[in-house]
Amino acid sequence: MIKAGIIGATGYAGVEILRILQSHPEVQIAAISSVSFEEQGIDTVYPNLYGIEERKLTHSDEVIAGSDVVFGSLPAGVSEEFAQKCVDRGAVFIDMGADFRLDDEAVYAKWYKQAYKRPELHEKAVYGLTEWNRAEIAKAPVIGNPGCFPTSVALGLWPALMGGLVKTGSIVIDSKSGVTGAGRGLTQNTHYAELNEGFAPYKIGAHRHTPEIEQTLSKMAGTQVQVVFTPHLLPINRGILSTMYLKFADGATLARAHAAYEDFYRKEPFVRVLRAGDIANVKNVRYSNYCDISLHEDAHTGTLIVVAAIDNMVKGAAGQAIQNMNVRFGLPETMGLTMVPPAF
Ligand SMILES: NC(=O)C1=CN([C@@H]2O[C@H](COP(=O)(O)OP(=O)(O)OC[C@H]3O[C@@H](n4cnc5c(N)ncnc54)[C@H](OP(=O)(O)O)[C@@H]3O)[C@@H](O)[C@H]2O)C=CC1
Ligand SMILES: CC(=O)N[C@@H](CCC(=O)OP(=O)(O)O)C(=O)O
Repeated sequence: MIKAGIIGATGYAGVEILRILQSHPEVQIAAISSVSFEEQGIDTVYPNLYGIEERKLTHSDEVIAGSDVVFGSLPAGVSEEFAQKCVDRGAVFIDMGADFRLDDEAVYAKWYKQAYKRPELHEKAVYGLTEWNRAEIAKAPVIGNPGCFPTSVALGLWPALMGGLVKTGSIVIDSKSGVTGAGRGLTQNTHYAELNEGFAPYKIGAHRHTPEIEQTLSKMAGTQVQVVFTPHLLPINRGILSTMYLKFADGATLARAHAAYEDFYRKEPFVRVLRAGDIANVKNVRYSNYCDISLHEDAHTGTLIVVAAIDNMVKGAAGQAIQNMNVRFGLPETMGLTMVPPAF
């Protein structure tokens, strides 16, 4: 059995890891921690866990001391210290936040307004988009789980960029996220009265997932890619839907793109390329680790339109982290992750 610990277990991503791991046959929860709720039972913070998982929240040092794998579900800027302690002990650290996602320290400093405190640690870290980086993830001591929006975008565009089906010069990404994406802390725009009945973009031209998206898409395309990325806040709990607009390369067609996507993802257990004509919908991936992708065109402008849907808390966070843990520990990749999305 693998002993797993969670630092920041009271956050949305942390408690979602705890929920999914309840039914993982090869994982035993070692310890979970919180600063604000130390010594309280997790079920007092999240009563859905009453009678199922009632362990006390403890200190992060206890989590690290007792775990083979530690999930850090923390705000940006605080993970390095915990990652270092894990590396020193020989435990694997999987970071849910953004501290190990970007290759270039200067880019991180610009977008996250802080510097790396332990730059040498970042040389040991790999990017945790599972489908893209399995071989590296399988041996890494530190894994930077991708952002939720970048997961939907990268999986949605990878075959088009690799297959030369599109021009890389004008990529427009329009994404919508459910409100759990903002975490448990209340901000003005996540207040019920502000959110309910509303729908608007935020951080237009300035969202910190932009450099992460460009970094991954550039590697996939083999050339520097820039994107226009606009996130929106949806008044639903879970789900991300990214609608992406790209100009077809000369000679490319929707039918060719569809065949290429089906072929590309044929062996991927968590990526579903929908039948021609069907449309990806957040409703069909809720509570599951699936990424649904549908392909469309605007024929009169020669535009390929890719729609990708994930559950931000599962494939966009906790599910992908557990998928990475499975890869890292040599377990079947789907173990503990075969949740079927409910119909309604
Ligand atoms: N929600 C989502 O859809 C996704 C989130 N993520 C990322 O996962 C991480 C966690 O997000 P989320 O769960 O939404 O956030 P929350 O705000 O819901 O939770 C944050 C957690 O971090 C803990 N924490 C805060 N500061 C510190 C500190 N200095 N030392 C130790 N623990 C601390 C809090 O503990 P305490 O109990 O003390 O308050 C809490 O458990 C973030 O980096 C986020 O960006 C990634 C992908 C998707
Ligand atoms: C709805 C909402 O607010 N979503 C968050 C994204 C959550 C996420 O994945 O962000 P990290 O990079 O911090 O992991 C946001 O836009 O900042």
